[in-house]
Amino acid sequence: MTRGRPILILTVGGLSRTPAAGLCMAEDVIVADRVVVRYRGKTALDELNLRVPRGAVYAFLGDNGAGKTTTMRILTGLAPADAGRAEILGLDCYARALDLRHRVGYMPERPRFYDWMKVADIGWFTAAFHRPGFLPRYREWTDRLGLDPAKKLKELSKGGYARVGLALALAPDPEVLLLDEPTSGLDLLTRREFLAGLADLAAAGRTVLISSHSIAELERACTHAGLLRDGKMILSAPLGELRKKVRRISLRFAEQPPDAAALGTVLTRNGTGHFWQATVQDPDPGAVNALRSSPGVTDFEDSAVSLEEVYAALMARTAPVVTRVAE
Ligand SMILES: Nc1ncnc2c1ncn2[C@@H]1O[C@H](COP(=O)(O)OP(=O)(O)OP(=O)(O)O)[C@@H](O)[C@H]1O
Repeated sequence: MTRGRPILILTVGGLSRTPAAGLCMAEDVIVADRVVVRYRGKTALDELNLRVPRGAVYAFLGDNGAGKTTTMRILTGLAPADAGRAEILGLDCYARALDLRHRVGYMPERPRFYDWMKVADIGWFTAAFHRPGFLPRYREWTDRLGLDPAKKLKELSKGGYARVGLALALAPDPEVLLLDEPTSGLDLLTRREFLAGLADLAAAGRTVLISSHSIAELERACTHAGLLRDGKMILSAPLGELRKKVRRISLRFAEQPPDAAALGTVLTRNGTGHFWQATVQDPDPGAVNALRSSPGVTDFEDSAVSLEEVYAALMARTAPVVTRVAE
């Protein structure tokens, strides 16, 4: 960075868009339907289903090797799926990749550019592959992101390099943004500003699919979340639904700890002494109320769980989970 801390406001200046509130939220802009990808016989995506409605900021979460980058590669049309259907804006991601290139911004996990170029050069070079308007928008973004146009790419910090990737992804003025770990090179404040700015992009009608390991930070910015494990979507839901779907039940008991089995799918269970708590997926309201009024039960609490806790609880489970919510 050469000009102090940049103000990272990702509002879409000068671009008139219908606000998300006026859009049909039911329309799925990104669709993966039973997508299979194998690398030399090893299954990376195992009948993956993904649906991202217009105007969503969809947190695409999964452990290392879960298949997030592979999904991004399929969605950007860089490779065909071995089976299944992948579409963005109703167009097949592989067959219509060239058409989609102008409508979909992509920021790879580890962007690689011609490092001998300057910040300004890479925009000019890339503009040749895009429609008119790319270059002025690229310049606008590099300016907003605090990048010095005269600086060589190889001299940039990791965060500076990530910003160039972001400016290139935003310069086509895309309707859809695919961001693969976009914040990994950014410092804490910039990361927070960046994630907060995603809401503005969504409000301007963009649809954002973002993978990140910074789950707690992403929770503040996203509207939907999907949890990927071993190439399968194990849970996908609007954030509000997710908060109702997975609950933490905690209580104190007088004698015997309660039997959790009736409550729903118990993801975690722990406690010490006479304190007991469990994380429960799809809790049965009747069973929860019965437990609340059981003899000897006090300090009963039924509370929402953070996205990070949902993630940890689901990922810790050894048995395969096959829940799919509101996809
Ligand atoms: N080019 C490749 N050749 C062979 N196997 C690959 C290739 N790319 C990915 N894989 C394998 O496919 C699986 C999914 O990898 P992928 O990179 O999509 O995961 P990821 O969720 O993006 O992981 P990370 O969070 O570490 O970036 C992994 O088992 C990985 O080793």
